[in-house]
Amino acid sequence: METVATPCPRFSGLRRSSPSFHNAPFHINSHLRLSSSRKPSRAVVAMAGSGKFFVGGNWKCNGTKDSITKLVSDLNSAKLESDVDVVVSPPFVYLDMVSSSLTDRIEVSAQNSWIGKGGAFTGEISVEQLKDISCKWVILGHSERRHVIGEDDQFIGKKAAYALNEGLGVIACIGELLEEREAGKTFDVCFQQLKAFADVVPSWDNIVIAYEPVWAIGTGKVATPQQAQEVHLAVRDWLKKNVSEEVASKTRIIYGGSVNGSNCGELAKQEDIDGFLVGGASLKGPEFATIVNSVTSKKVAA
Ligand SMILES: O=C[C@H](O)COP(=O)(O)O
Repeated sequence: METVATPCPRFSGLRRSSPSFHNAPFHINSHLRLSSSRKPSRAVVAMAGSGKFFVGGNWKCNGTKDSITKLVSDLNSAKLESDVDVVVSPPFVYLDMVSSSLTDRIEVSAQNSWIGKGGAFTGEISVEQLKDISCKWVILGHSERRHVIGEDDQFIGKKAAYALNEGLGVIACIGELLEEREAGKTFDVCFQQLKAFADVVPSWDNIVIAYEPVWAIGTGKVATPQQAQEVHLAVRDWLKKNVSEEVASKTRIIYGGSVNGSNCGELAKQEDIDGFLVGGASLKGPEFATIVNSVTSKKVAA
């Protein structure tokens, strides 16, 4: 397969490989690795995306007033590298408490939002309410919302469009199930989920894409750096072909799935991994700080 060296617009003078993923002969081997006749590019630049490293902590449905007070205190006293955007996403009931007790250094995100203006929608939380408590982000399309709650691409797309139009940043999650990976459908699934966002979002300025292979979430089975890089590069290539070169270059593509203080450094070195969305390990302040500070591995790799 032909591999073309193309300039990465925001890193003038630096070049990276950009193959055509749509025609790539990918297949799955027994280690869940996607293979192609083209090897993933080695890190030529520190970060293919031109944005800041981004680390989100998704606390999911965990915590009590006591444990969250302790976590916030640990985060407030943690030494965090300055060139990282850090966001934490507490359960709704603690969002306001966290937002008002957390240092300004860290922003807060909701774990979901309603598709439109609030009203008679029992159990839902509106974007307007999130903005009212200074929440800046929302996680949408998380696999637990897709596969446990049953949200589909169109519903998620509507939520993303509404949230972005109202000024929230969106952490847009995509990722394949184990059986989809084993069936060789990883790229098809990720691209379809991406397209559902791309079809409706007003702009990509406030979107961070989180690639989270479902088989790696909460399982302790992290994707290898090469597995993650392969999909991140494919996602960037899809953006380049289907949205624009500029969006492909500047959109942060972060990885989620059993990231912890031990594996974050190697993952962070990958060219197209621009940060992390962390579940379990984000519930421990010092470990989350280690993950945030893995940006230093990326700098060393450069
Ligand atoms: O949103 C975070 C992801 O679902 C990853 O969760 P995890 O780090 O517990 O595997």
